Amino acid sequence: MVTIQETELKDKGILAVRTAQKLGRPILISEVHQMDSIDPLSFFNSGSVRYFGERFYWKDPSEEVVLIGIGISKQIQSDQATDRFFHVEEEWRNFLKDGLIFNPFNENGLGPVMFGGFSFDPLKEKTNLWSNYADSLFHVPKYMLTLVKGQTFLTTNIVCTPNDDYSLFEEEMNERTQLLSSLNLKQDTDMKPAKLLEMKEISPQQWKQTVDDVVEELKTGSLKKVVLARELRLLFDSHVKADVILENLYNQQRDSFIFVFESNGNCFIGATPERLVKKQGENVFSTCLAGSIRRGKNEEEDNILGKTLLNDQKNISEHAFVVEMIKEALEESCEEIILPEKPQLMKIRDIQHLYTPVIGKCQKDASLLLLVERLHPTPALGGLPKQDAVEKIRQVEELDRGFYAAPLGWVDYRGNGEFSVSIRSGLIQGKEASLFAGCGVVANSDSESEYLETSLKFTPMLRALGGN
Ligand SMILES: C=C(O[C@@H]1C=C(C(=O)O)C=C[C@H]1O)C(=O)O
Repeated sequence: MVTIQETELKDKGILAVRTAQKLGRPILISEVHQMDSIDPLSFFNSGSVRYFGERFYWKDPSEEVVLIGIGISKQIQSDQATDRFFHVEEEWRNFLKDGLIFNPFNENGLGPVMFGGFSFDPLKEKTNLWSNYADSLFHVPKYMLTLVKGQTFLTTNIVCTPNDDYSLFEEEMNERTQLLSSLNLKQDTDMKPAKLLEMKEISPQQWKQTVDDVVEELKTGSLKKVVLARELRLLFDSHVKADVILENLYNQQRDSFIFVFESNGNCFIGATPERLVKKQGENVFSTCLAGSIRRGKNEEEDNILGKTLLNDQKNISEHAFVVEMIKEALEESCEEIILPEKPQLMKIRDIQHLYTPVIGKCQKDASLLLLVERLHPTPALGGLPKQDAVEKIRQVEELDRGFYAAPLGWVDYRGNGEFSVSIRSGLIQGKEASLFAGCGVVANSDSESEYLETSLKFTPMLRALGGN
């Protein structure tokens, strides 16, 4: 059993109540403990009953930072379309203001962290599909496990109002003790995978027609590239459990960012190879990822396919649009930008992509959310020119993208954090799941091969859900 010395929280609690009363508003109290190692998936599972719908999971490809949040101590959400990045930032800063943070460690991803993201396009007409996710939605967890540099930490966040008294902390301490003592005891004993009954592609013929129409426009107009996505809907015999799918993704897609973001009983989950932006002090990292081909059946075929991709003019120009835009966007915030001249290959389990890593140096206190705003959507997910492409997608795409293809990630109270582009993902709603996949359409695209490319991009999620 994992235990924490509780006496400290008592003293901190008294201080927090006094501060909340003095300021006449809620105050955050956050404390970080170093722990013996805890298996992240069992920590996630320990919240599966009591905190169902209030959990998140995050890992980057090299597992530099793994975060698991359970419970919600603060929700930041808005459907406001204008200045949405700025408003989230402002609310986050206000929430942290005068907070009592007890964190003696220097690692990133400790103490108060907000986890969440943004919808792809807040101006797109909404359907019921994403009704449980506001256009901007972030959770500050009650409990968060952080694995960083081989060490394990537990953050506890409590919001205390002027009307609270010390009993709040007694209740919180009991809750935390219960959570920690339940680790390794499977909470939800019925972990058998849901069986896939039906798989339905949403309007594939119409989607191909849309690709053809957009190709015609690209040949004559000022638009250079538009990313078009489609949906695959799955029906199961019982509720799909996030815990089961997460474990599958963890075993099958280790080289990717893996994320789970629950909201009101729904679960957005995926394994994406694409970083939007990471900020660590003054260092900024981004990724240009566009241009795709399948993996080979053996090493020889795989190498031939890789070479074909590296030399394919259509894919090279699709990729170049992304490099150009990311470079320009980062130049607004960074002094120094380093990127290789030519793309290399990123090989993940089912697909290989053209890949250009980008590194920049910015002001130490530059805002990560401002970088996210400048970058989203890159031409890998939107198109070029950015605004016209987003408008075209809004007009012609049948799909309600919601959080698909949008920034998803975390920011800690020191301003460090990371956002991925939430592709290779799906939304789980009880016995149903919607999977999403898109591809870059340019003037010489062929709708049949774009259709096949999107089919390939469904594969990782389909396998994790037992459908492949
Ligand atoms: C849009 C997706 O992927 C994006 C589009 C790519 C392409 O067009 O080649 C490659 C990687 C991603 O940036 C997706 O997987 O849904």
